[in-house]
Amino acid sequence: MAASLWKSLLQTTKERILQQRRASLYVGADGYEEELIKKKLQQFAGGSINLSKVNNGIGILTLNNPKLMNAFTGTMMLELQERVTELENWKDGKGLIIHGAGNTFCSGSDLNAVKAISNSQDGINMCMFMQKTLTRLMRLPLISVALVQGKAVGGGAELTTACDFRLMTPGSEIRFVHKHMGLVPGWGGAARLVRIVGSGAALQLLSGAAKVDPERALHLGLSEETLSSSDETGALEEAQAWLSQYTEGPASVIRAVKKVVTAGRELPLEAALRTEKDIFGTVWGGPANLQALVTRPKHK
Ligand SMILES: CCCC(=O)SCCNC(=O)CCNC(=O)[C@H](O)C(C)(C)COP(=O)(O)OP(=O)(O)OC[C@H]1O[C@@H](n2cnc3c(N)ncnc32)[C@H](O)[C@@H]1OP(=O)(O)O
Repeated sequence: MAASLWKSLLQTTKERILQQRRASLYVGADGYEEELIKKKLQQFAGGSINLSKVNNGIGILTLNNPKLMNAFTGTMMLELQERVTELENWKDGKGLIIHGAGNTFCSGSDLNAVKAISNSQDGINMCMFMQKTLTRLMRLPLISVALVQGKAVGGGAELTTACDFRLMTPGSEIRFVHKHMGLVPGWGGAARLVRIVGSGAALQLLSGAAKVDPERALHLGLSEETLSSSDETGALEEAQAWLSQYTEGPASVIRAVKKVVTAGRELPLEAALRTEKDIFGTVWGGPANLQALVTRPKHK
């Protein structure tokens, strides 16, 4: 009886949390027509977004369009949405690394596609589509890292801000070039950047369109660490080792940690406290908690 009550409470809470995570940022009332923009994006093909799930609970998401410095074609935007759905359903996942193929991160949206959809309605629909996908990415119950090798430019710089952490390799750069394109960020990058570095620094980075090297990124709190490797494989291994220090432990607990932080980051205090209580309820008396009560570890 107690076990079935516990199971049903857990299920309800899980569904509520999942619902909150999927809560729609834009809906029809906002003029958002997802099917319409998906059809448009389908016309700009090329590249891919690949996901591999390593058995230590870390997923590796690869932006794969190296001929165009991993610029996002329309089909890559659609594939990113599919991969995010896959990650939402990956119950054993604990961490995620996003990186680009060919030792560079991403040069934003594919300028060929941008040119073809330069009317304002298409632009706004693409912007809403990417904001929705990146918001879901940011809210995944996985600790996420953008591994910046080479260049993260325009939308690529915005994508790094949808991750919990950024690691940079020597010689890499993050650059919000939007001003030089007569634009501002539209994939949610400005809103997230302000929350990461503060409004003053965000204003400088966006209005100056300056190259942010690893040293400046560290100083601003935009990057956590400069890795020692600048080669593709070495940097990926280093990033995995760095992330492992935070993903060590049972998936249920690591995922709960990310969820309470997401709630604290996004919700007003009282709503965050309620969510924290709900998430606490999913781990209290759970297997990891019961095990710890038996072994009574000393936290010296
Ligand atoms: C809301 C979203 C806003 C946006 O994302 S707007 C797009 C912002 N991105 C850009 O403007 C990037 C433009 N590209 C550049 O500045 C430079 O290519 C970049 C990224 C600094 C790399 O410079 P380099 O290392 O010297 O390499 P490169 O210029 O020779 O580039 C290699 C090939 O890739 C192409 N490429 C790079 N970024 C692209 C893009 N975003 N869309 C379409 N093609 C792009 C570039 O044209 C070149 O192709 P090709 O070899 O000349 O045929």
